[in-house]
Amino acid sequence: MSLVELKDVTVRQGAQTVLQHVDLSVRSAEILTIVGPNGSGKSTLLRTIIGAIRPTGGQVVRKAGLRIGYVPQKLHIDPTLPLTVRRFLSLPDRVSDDAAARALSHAGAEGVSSQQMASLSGGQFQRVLLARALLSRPDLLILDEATQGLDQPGSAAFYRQIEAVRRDLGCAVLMVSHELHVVMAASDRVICLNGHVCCEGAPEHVASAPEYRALFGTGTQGALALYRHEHNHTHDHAHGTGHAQSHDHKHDKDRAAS
Ligand SMILES: Nc1ncnc2c1ncn2[C@@H]1O[C@H](COP(=O)(O)OP(=O)(O)OP(=O)(O)O)[C@@H](O)[C@H]1O
Repeated sequence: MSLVELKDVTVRQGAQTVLQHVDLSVRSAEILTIVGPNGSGKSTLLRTIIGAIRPTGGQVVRKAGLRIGYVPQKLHIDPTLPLTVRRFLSLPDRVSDDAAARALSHAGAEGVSSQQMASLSGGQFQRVLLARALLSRPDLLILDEATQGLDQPGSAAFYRQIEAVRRDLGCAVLMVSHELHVVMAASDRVICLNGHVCCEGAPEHVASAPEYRALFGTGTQGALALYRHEHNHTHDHAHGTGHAQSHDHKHDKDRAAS
């Protein structure tokens, strides 16, 4: 059974239609990655799933009693504020030493409990955010660009940790990343979003696409090629026009970047 299901979801923000007719489900224990260009609605989609945004149209169905853990893109903490990792994990709700230690261990951040938040490396900091998200024992872990600011080996190590979390705790993972080549190995499914679901499929389908090979060969340009991959339909780049898109979504189902 799906943990979360979006049925024909549309979200408007002011005059702009950010998401149109999005159908999506997150299955139990899967790792699902959302990729898409800047402004394609990835964060809006996550916020809609969490319940922070109410859709303008369509439905979001969450499994009864679903527990969601959220790892934000980044969190600014005043570097002059004395705050240990242990205290941070007890904000806003106090947790036991045992629960804090367990969460840090699952997140691969053992031994940092007494350190100041301001003294952590980027990778350690993200692991502490991950540990905090795990405190609620989530069925679904949601990460929004959680590796922003980490170098590639740091990102790869973080995603390996995410796989370990899924293996150890059995939670599903939904994440947004720009680093398709890094998250690929860790994902069961990839969805390309550009205001609507452009295409979706297993990562190996995406990996076999010429655009993906271009990604390895040409770095950022390759990544852009992937995000801007051609379809036999046109995108409504102005999302705010309110015009319905005329293409058929079905042709892209289960077919990766093409
Ligand atoms: N609260 C808001 N009010 C008005 N417009 C918004 C709001 N939130 C998002 N938008 C607009 O919706 C569009 C999609 O934003 P969103 O942050 O979801 O995209 P994204 O894919 O996560 O982008 P990025 O990759 O740059 O993080 C953007 O054009 C943004 O300006």
